[in-house]
Amino acid sequence: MVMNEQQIVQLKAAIKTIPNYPSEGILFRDVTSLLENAEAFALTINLLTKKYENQGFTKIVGTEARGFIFGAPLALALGIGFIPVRKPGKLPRATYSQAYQLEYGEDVLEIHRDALTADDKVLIIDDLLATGGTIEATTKLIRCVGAKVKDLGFIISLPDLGGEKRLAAIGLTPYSLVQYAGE
Ligand SMILES: O=P(O)(O)OC[C@H]1O[C@H](OP(=O)(O)OP(=O)(O)O)[C@H](O)[C@@H]1O
Ligand SMILES: Nc1ncnc2[nH]cnc12
Repeated sequence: MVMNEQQIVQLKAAIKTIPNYPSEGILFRDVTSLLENAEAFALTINLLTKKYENQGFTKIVGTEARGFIFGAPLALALGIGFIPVRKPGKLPRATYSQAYQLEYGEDVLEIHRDALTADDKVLIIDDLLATGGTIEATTKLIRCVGAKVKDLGFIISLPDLGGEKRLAAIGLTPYSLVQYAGE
């Protein structure tokens, strides 16, 4: 067990919930309030470090934009490189692209073709798992490059939105520090 009940309460207390953002009916779980809280931010990175250290990961991949905020400090803590997956037209070298659906829209993601090799063991980090569309697209990009996705870590998951099932269908088992189900 990576964390105790009191740490779960501490992280949940640091995450504000905004109803009807960015559109009617969405309960937005806002990690910016966690980032503003130095203790909660440090606890988040320390817990993820404990969970993922000494497991042979060679790279962290994080998805624009909120995946960068948590993926980059974790990569530093683990002593491995960080690869950004970005929205279209932002990466300067040759890329692979992948379209995907979001809880509230659709978008395209890209990765540098030469960022990973077939020997890489990748840990994907993002702030939040909702429908799983973002991470399914990110996984497809990593597999395009020939590397292996070994694990997926999130700060938050929203099990009611089906992300776990969607990722299980492509052979992946996500881990999250806190879950919001039916609340
Ligand atoms: O599981 P899903 O249904 O794919 O949703 C989760 C994704 O949605 C949010 O990103 P968003 O695309 O809003 O972009 P941002 O990080 O730039 O705010 C969030 O940071 C995750 O990446
Ligand atoms: N409900 C939600 N809250 C915060 N970020 C999200 N990204 C997708 N769904 C979200």
